[in-house]
Amino acid sequence: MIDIHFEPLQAFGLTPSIAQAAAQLTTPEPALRLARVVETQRDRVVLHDGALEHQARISARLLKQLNSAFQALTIGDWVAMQLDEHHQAWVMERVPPLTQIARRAGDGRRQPLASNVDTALLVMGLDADFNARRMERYLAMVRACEVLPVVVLTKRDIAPEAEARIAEMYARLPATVPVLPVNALSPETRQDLGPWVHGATTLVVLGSSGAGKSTLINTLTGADQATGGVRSSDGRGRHTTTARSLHRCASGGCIIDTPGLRTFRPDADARRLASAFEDVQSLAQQCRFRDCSHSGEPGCAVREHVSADRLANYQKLLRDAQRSEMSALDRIALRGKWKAIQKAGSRRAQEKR
Ligand SMILES: Nc1nc2c(ncn2[C@@H]2O[C@H](COP(=O)(O)OP(=O)(O)OP(=O)(O)O)[C@@H](O)[C@H]2O)c(=O)[nH]1
Ligand SMILES: [Zn+2]
Repeated sequence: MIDIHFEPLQAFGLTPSIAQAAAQLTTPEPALRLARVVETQRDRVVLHDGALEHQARISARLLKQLNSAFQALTIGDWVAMQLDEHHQAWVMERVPPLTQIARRAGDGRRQPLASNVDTALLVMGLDADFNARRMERYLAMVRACEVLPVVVLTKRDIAPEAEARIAEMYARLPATVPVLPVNALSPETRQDLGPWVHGATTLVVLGSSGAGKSTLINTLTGADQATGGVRSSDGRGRHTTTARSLHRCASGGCIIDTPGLRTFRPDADARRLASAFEDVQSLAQQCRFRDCSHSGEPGCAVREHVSADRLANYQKLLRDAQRSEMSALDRIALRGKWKAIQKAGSRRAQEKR
């Protein structure tokens, strides 16, 4: 049986569906209480049980269980914790996450970024960071995780080409995706984001380094800008982006910070990613060939109607997803093949000389 203090935990994002999933945990352990992972460190996690914060260790049994499923405790996870006789907190069980945002690391391993999030703030600067194609890919991957995307374009106040870039983003993204150009330093931003930041919602901020993620979190949590670091309203101390952390927002809801992501290799299969490109999918049915790859076949409806840039981006996403699905051995074989081709190429070049 697990003890659930619903009301205080609501401020940390507890919803009825999570509470229900937690109540269904079958465990022989006594005296368990529900808590949320608000910070992850190398071999420890920080938990909040609604009243107090705990530096917790992970039980050997749970670690083994997670490792064998290629999983790891992630910021935003809900867990069942226990205090031992020395007042050391232990994570005994994990509630299976309802949603999880993850990416593929360079070596193909799955890297979870945040669990149990409702909304992802896709943060991009209107300065040199701006890249509409990259945003399109973030969007596809967030939607594949069944998380609601909100595009936040920062530095509206200082970027010289801000208005043209805002227009470009509006034109490029589907009308159903909210796009909010902001000055992340301004308190007005809190109102702009009001509809998504309230109650027991959990947000995650994603974006490259320097995009303004910490600045946005500062503004939403009402932290004192003058101190130079995020100080969350619940006194969770100075925040650094190297560790992932969860903060409470001034208007309710909580927000998870992630380190800067430049490349964001999606962790989703090709079919799910493709669903974010509805136009390509529906036009493909009008292509002359059923297996049209939209790369130059005659009678291709997709090439006729979708901009070349958007189509190239779609094809890049699919390639990335297929690469993620390959096993490590496949990748080594593929690398070997490329090396052989390159070698043959340079040999030919030498022979010519
Ligand atoms: N004028 C202005 N400055 C901004 C805005 N957003 C961010 N900045 C500035 O841009 C710089 C980088 O912002 P951060 O919030 O640290 O960026 P970050 O995304 O957290 O970066 P990492 O921690 O490296 O991942 C800081 O100096 C911010 O003050 C904005 O909307 N307007
Ligand atoms: Zn086609």
